[in-house]
Amino acid sequence: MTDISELNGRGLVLIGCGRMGGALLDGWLKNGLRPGAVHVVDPNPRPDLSALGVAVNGALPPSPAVLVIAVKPQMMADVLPRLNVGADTLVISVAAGVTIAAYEAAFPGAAIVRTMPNTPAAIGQGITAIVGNARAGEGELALAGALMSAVGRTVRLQDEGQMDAVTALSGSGPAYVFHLIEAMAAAGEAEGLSPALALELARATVAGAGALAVAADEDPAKLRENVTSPGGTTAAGLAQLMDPETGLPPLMRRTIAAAAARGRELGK
Ligand SMILES: NC(=O)C1=CN([C@@H]2O[C@H](COP(=O)(O)OP(=O)(O)OC[C@H]3O[C@@H](n4cnc5c(N)ncnc54)[C@H](O)[C@@H]3O)[C@@H](O)[C@H]2O)C=CC1
Ligand SMILES: O=C(O)[C@@H]1CCC=N1
Repeated sequence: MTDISELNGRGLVLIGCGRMGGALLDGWLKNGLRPGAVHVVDPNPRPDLSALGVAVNGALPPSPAVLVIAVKPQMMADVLPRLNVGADTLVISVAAGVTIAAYEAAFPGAAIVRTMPNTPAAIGQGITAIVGNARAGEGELALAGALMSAVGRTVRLQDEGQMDAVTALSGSGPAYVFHLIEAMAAAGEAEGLSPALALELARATVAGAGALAVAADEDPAKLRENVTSPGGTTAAGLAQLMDPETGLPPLMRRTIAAAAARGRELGK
């Protein structure tokens, strides 16, 4: 099954409808999931859910087709023991760190798919990595892929061991890029631009460069070279940014290593 409208019969339960769960829900509803087929559990539900026709904090179907878990990893010990699934309910997690083994302990015998989306999902431009347990066959992985494709691209992992690195790169990555925008704008201000102009230039530059990186045939290194005139301004700037001791590569290495290490800690 790869059409999410086929879930309309047995339904989908979403545990946690915050930033990530909410973005997923919006994507599913846009892609053919009937609001009446969705049951949300959240102590602080988004105010628009009932008006959308989604069931909120009501009785749950005993055997939904899919149970999606989108609460904070720190909530799992409290949340998982309260949940029941049917023999053929597919359990999908978006949580950082929490391992397939932890879900297998909570839901013995269930097909589990662990995923890592990111917040551009809110505009259908996310990327989600997907890995399943032994019980998750091609059908379950395809269904999980269809659900996550509602908010962007998907990639499959062969090895759950890659998930902390993925989380550190693409899960957390939007925050690094937003901070790049902040840092570029602050530097522009320091060079005399108004805050509004500096932010407008920084935001449009990151958005345009990102779009070009996706659309162009050339790889990012070539695109960088295309901007860099010998002896020009970009070369002067890149000499700072590409410094092997103090530049972006060692900083990004530390950034992603720290995020991956935190993912491993959350999984303990
Ligand atoms: N925000 C992000 O960029 C990403 C988040 N994730 C993962 O998504 C999960 C959720 O993160 P966010 O959406 O950012 O957090 P959030 O705080 O926006 O949403 C969590 C939601 O869970 C609800 N909640 C709290 N206790 C609950 C309970 N006992 N039962 C049901 N719902 C409960 C909260 O009211 C809230 O609406 C986390 O596990 C995180 O690792 C994954 C990828 C990216
Ligand atoms: O910061 C976090 O733990 C979550 C996982 C990836 C993005 N946000």
